[in-house]
Amino acid sequence: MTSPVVIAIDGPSGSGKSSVSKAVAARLGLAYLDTGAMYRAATVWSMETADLDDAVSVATAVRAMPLVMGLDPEAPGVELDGRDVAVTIRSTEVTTNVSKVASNLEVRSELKRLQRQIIDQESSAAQAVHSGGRGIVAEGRDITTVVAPDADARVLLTASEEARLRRRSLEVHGAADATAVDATRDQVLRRDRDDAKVTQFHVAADGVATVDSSDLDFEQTVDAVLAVVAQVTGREVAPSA
Ligand SMILES: Nc1ncnc2c1ncn2[C@@H]1O[C@H](COP(=O)(O)OP(=O)(O)O)[C@@H](O)[C@H]1O
Ligand SMILES: Nc1ccn([C@H]2C[C@H](O)[C@@H](COP(=O)(O)OP(=O)(O)O)O2)c(=O)n1
Repeated sequence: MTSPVVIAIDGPSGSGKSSVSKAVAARLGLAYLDTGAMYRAATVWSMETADLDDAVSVATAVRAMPLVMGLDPEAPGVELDGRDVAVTIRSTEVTTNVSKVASNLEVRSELKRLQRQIIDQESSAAQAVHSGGRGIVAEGRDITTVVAPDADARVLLTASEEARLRRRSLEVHGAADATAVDATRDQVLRRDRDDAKVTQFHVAADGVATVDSSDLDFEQTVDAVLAVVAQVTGREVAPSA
């Protein structure tokens, strides 16, 4: 059996991080960690139990947050206190507020600790809960640089603003006409601007491979990431049909 692998993927909103990372994890039989879902769950918990405008109250709430992350790429779950919040964390209200919680440095430090714990567990052949000791794909904004800078493969997934707005608009509104794209701007561009104050995800750090998906379809993007993984780790998978 090969040793466990850690794959780190970062990128801006709508670049395809979540969907592509899930597909890569499924193809390689790895666990999948959506760190953005953790910031979203922290936002739900803070909205319910703290004052969002009070940084100390938010940090205190997040340190006590009863969060359980599901790591199966085919069905990644998010639970708060035993409650399935997978749908709630994607609501417009949560998307609008998440950057405020994610810019709280004490929240970042606590979530980084939890993320490292999960990555360490899944990359330990003896302790892996989901992947049977094969490893993990973790994606977000600061995984390649802060959370797992020692990952075996590190990828920055980018796409043009236009492509990212079009994809998110299709996903949320089922259309990519001018009205739908305009309604998506705050959720993508304003949020990226706010997020960029605390994380660096527009330019690849040293040793991080860039995959630009602007002119690639979904399967081509998955194959491009798998090619990087194969190149740096020697793990080959058959190309998609
Ligand atoms: N290369 C691609 N071409 C077209 N659509 C894509 C591509 N990659 C992802 N998508 C779609 O774009 C949307 C946003 O992708 P998602 O994975 O949620 O991005 P992120 O996690 O970076 O915000 C989803 O509906 C996804 O299926
Ligand atoms: N490692 C991470 C992951 C996400 N975040 C923040 C930044 C984002 O606005 C939110 C939500 O992340 P998510 O990946 O769900 O965002 P997308 O809507 O997929 O672009 O969390 C972060 O600060 N650091």
